[in-house]
Amino acid sequence: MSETKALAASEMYFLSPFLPPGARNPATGAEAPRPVVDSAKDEKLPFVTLTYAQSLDGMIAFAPGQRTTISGPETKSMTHFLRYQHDAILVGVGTAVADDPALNCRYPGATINDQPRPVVVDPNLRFQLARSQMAKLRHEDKGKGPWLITRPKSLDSPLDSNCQIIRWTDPMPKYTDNAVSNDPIFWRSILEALKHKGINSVMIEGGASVIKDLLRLPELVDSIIITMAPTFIGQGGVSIAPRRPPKAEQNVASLNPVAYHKFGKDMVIAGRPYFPLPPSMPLTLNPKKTLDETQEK
Ligand SMILES: NC(=O)C1=CN([C@@H]2O[C@H](COP(=O)(O)OP(=O)(O)OC[C@H]3O[C@@H](n4cnc5c(N)ncnc54)[C@H](O)[C@@H]3O)[C@@H](O)[C@H]2O)C=CC1
Ligand SMILES: Nc1nc(O)c(N)c(N[C@@H]2O[C@H](COP(=O)(O)O)[C@@H](O)[C@H]2O)n1
Repeated sequence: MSETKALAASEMYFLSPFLPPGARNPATGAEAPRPVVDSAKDEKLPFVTLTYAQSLDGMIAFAPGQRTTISGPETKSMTHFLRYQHDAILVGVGTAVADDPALNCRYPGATINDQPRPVVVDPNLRFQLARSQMAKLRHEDKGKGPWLITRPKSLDSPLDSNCQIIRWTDPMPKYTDNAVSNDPIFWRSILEALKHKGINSVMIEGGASVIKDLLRLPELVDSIIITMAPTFIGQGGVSIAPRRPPKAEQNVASLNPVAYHKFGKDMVIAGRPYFPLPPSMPLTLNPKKTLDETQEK
């Protein structure tokens, strides 16, 4: 039996205002209706969907670094429908190491041509790509070769020919090559680099640190689709609550417009990010000069 089921028409209709341009019904090829008011889009950026599954107490995993099933089978089908609609799926290296995810599309009828590109933000090359599920699926033609976004660092072993490294060079490097650095890579630069490589839509699935960052960067996110599972994980779980600036008197972020739909026992909330705080300062210094790519065979 298939791991996922085709969505009902009502479920696709609910999601359609929050999908990237050109989204289609996988069964019929019909294009999803576009919202009346579309977002004014920076042409250098891909369409960005932030999506994750959380408990009622706002946790996305039972404990740090622990793969945790939160959502039910119906929302799993929704996740694979969303994967079908995007050119890439991005996660942080914390998720790649903890979950060893497949990050492919297992929607009924999806072929290799429908697969999104897996992308891992891995600045210090922690992820053991060669032994990963993603590499295995690529060899079986069930997924595309992943791309890693990293700082300059020599590779311990050569990469598979269908995998790529997108290198980030700090504008003002504090460290020598191969030193571990925990400084952030600018999100705008990451997204611009993906767009430059032909990625027009990216679904960002987590983990916690990635979600917390992006909830503070409204100008970069087009849609947020959250699965709420009817469960409480409790203290010690991994929270996605974003940092609030000191003395802030407003919420960090809201969704407006917003829509709700029940999938099995889960509730899905979908919306466009609406941020009452002024948008964060532009984070690009000169991305064209700071990101370059090399294909390693
Ligand atoms: N319930 C859900 O929907 C999901 C749950 N998870 C869970 O989340 C947990 C992992 O979360 P985290 O540990 O927070 O890891 P993460 O996946 O957010 O990765 C964080 C790491 O990625 C790198 N990184 C991310 N953004 C960066 C940037 N802008 N610049 C430089 N480096 C950057 C850094 O090395 C950072 O330490 C796991 O337990 C996983 O199972 C992950 C995805 C979805
Ligand atoms: N939708 C959803 N529900 C959950 O309960 C989850 N834990 C996640 N996690 C995300 O899905 C990735 C796993 O993907 P594969 O099934 O291995 O392709 C995981 O890494 C998280 O990004 N999502």
